[in-house]
Amino acid sequence: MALQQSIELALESRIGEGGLPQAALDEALAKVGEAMKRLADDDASGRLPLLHMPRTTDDLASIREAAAFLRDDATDVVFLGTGGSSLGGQTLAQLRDYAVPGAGRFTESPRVHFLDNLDPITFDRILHKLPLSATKFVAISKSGGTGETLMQTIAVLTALERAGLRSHPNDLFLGLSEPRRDGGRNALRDLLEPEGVRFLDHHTGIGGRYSVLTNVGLLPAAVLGLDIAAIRDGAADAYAPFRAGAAAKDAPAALGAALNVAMAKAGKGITVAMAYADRLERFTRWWVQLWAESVGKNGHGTQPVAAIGPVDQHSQLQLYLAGPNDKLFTVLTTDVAGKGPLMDEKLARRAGEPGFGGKHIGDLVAAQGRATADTLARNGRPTRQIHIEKLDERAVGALLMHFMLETILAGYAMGVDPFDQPAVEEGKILAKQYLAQG
Ligand SMILES: O=P(O)(O)OC[C@H]1O[C@](O)(CO)[C@@H](O)[C@@H]1O
Repeated sequence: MALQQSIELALESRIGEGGLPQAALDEALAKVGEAMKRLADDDASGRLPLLHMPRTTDDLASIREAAAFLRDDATDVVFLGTGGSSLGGQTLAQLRDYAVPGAGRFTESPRVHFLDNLDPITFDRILHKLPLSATKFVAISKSGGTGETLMQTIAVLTALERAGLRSHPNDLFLGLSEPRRDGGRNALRDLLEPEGVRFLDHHTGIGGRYSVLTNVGLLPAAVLGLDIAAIRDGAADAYAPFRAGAAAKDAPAALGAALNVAMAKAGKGITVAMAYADRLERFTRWWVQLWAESVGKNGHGTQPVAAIGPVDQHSQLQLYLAGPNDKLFTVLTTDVAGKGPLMDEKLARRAGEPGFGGKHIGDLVAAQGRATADTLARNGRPTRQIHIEKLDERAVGALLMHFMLETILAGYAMGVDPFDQPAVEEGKILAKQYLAQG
């Protein structure tokens, strides 16, 4: 298994007051055990197609074929879409340095862009900078009706027209959305299909924030040359204990769900994921949406916070160690010991840090991840550790599936529907009213 999880440093027996009493964990495990039965029913009945994704292979060829179309003669590939229609792809793309500080600027052609936020200045600038005739665009929206994605798409079509490329949007554009329901409306399809733009179907039974293992996440991954079958294999690894009928305490995602449920009940209203890897930064953002939209309803839920190590030690750690003890921490580390530039002995001595001599940058990062988890625990802050041996496609697939399963089970155990997000609609309707009012 590419992931190892330990909840030792979250338990009262290890860290004292502030940790989780065994009885509280047992109570949560019992609830999650019930939730696992529901999940097994979901699998058997086919109600949750996500659970079948790890074993699905018959769509991989069409994803690779679409990726080849996007790569063909392209200097840039731009993914339009937001939330679950973007963050999964971004997470996987980080394996190829997407949005990695510094390194992200040197990625090979085609450059991949995810325009998930709507900012007029960014959009203006990018449309002026992109070589439009050598750029492919992909508009992704499960519903087809998300205002941000529609505006972006209209803006791109207009820019293509201005550049004299309007007669070829079918060569430059791809859509990804649900099929029309009973011939009904799908705004994105209404916009692009008359231009001859080809569409891939969004899985109708898998919501956006759970869609990373479908074409939504795997298409950008394939454009970047990632092994998309290995991503699914990793997801299968995370799901294997469930298929084998393991007890909740022995299925890592179920144990993680129980920890979260028990901590929420104990009044820890915040859950922090701190990943010691630049290439897990978008994973933490993907998880924030997954957790927030899935469990934040009917007065339930805990606040997800994304952090990156070691950089956020220099901004957030003071609060984490000495502020209110109202958080559960998940510290994610990877095998980085022995990796990266080697510290010259002489220069290390000159810097007054002889201990750095002969060490690699990765040695310090590994020590920091360990030290942060241990320091949190010493200060009575409950901490789960997740260690990833090698950050590759299989490991990220396992990580993504682990957290989707954990979230679904926590939602079931909390008594909320982890698949809807009804509260978000209110603001969308109001924004459209304000837009109409001018
Ligand atoms: O894929 P769509 O339908 O454009 O939705 C984008 C995002 O908007 C939301 O519906 C929230 O507004 C998310 O749940 C979703 O991932």
